[in-house]
Amino acid sequence: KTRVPEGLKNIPTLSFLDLLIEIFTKVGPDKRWENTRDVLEKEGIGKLWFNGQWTITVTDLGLVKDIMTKTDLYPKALLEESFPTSLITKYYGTNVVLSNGDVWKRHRRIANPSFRNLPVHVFVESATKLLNVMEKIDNEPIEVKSLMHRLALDVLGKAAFGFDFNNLEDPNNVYVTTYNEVMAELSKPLYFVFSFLDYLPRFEALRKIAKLNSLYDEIVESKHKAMKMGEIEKKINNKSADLLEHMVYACNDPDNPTLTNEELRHDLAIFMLAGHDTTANALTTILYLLAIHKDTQKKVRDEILRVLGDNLIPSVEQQKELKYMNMVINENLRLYPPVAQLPRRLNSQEIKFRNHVIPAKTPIVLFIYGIHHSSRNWKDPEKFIPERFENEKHDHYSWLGFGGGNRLCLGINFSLIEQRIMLCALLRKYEVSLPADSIHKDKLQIEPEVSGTSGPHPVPLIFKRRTE
Ligand code: HEM
Repeated sequence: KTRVPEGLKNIPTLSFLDLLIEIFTKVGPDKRWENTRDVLEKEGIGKLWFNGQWTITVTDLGLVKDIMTKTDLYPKALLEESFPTSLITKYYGTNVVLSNGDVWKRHRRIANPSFRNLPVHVFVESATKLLNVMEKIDNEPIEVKSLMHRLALDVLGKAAFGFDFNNLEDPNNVYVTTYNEVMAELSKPLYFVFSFLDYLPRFEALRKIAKLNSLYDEIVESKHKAMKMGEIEKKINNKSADLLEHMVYACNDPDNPTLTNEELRHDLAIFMLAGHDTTANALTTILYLLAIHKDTQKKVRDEILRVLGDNLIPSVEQQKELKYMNMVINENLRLYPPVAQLPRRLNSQEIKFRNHVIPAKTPIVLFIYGIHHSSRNWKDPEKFIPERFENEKHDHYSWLGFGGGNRLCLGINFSLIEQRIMLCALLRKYEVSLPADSIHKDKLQIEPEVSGTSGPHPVPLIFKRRTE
């Protein structure tokens, strides 16, 4: 299996040893970029032997566009095909993120309306709770990463399926601990590199997954009961329904294909990953950037005070007016994309790219971090310059914070509303700075997390209450 297919021979090789070291030393996508930049900036493509086969890493924007828009030619690699016996497959199954063709369309059609009708009150209540919790730890460095994860988990639990993890107030609650333990099991590097180890039984991990699954199952069941009692329809009419309630409601539409309870559970499991860890990491890195760029922090705050006046929470119209904040959000996602590389695609047919012939079913990885940090796509790519989103022209596919094409993130608005509301609440009340002895003093330290996502190491920041 190590023999290079003929058509890939001229594609430069990326070092497998570097990758192994990166995985086992748990360094972030910045190191991966450092190790591959020379090849990828020059060629836009590299080949890598990984997990028993030759895979392709792509940063060339022409090929990126093809991959994002021709989803039949570049379907996603499905978990049950790539890792049939893995715990990841058991936990996430087939869901809206990891499916193709008609199955994906069925999930997406059911999920779509729920993302157009977000229960915004949940974000507002959580912002108030966040401030209350912070009140008690005012003026000491606060570890923002865990705080933002607790916040985002509460928001997701309530907005997605009406469950209050209450993680902001109770960091050790039993469901949170189980969720975190399951995530820790799923991100063990050993099983990624040597997937045959997945054939060994992992009883403890399976027990934890079963516990979490039974919570999701109970929630799905309770929504079906509420549906029968007519409660969901009432909530939809008064715009307080959560995502799962919208989905269960859509499943009852005779014109819509339905999802089974197991499929709904798998969607909930993937929402927890796609919607909670990503936004939590984005909020953490943006607070870090504002802490080290005081001028930007002031500009964002001035804009908040100007646009919101006495309002604490921005309305939908006001959120559009927060133009500078929106540029800062984009620049943060460019510098520190929480999804640093997209889930793998497998080309359904042989592909010709320049003088290379990529055989059908070659795993293809789209390296978002590399695309965002390439000097071919961005001027001074390592610099934090929010204004570039106003002043600089850049290729549509050079910014992929939320992916692109047909498989564009469903939760964009969910995440953006959450980020804007939290930033308004925090910056109005606090001035944020980085402690002098921070490990991030010279550079934000990033680590890989589950399935291609990445985030910073813990980030303690000082929140000083504003006097004005
Ligand atoms: C900063 C926060 C977020 C980031 C950076 C992010 C990033 C992404 C990216 C890059 C993709 C494309 C994946 C691919 O093409 O393979 C994606 C897809 C998706 N995201 Fe997000 N996401 C965020 C927040 C959310 C939230 C809050 C939710 C839901 C609550 C969500 C749900 C989804 C779903 C369901 C998809 C799959 C769409 C499809 O394939 O049809 N995301 N996200």
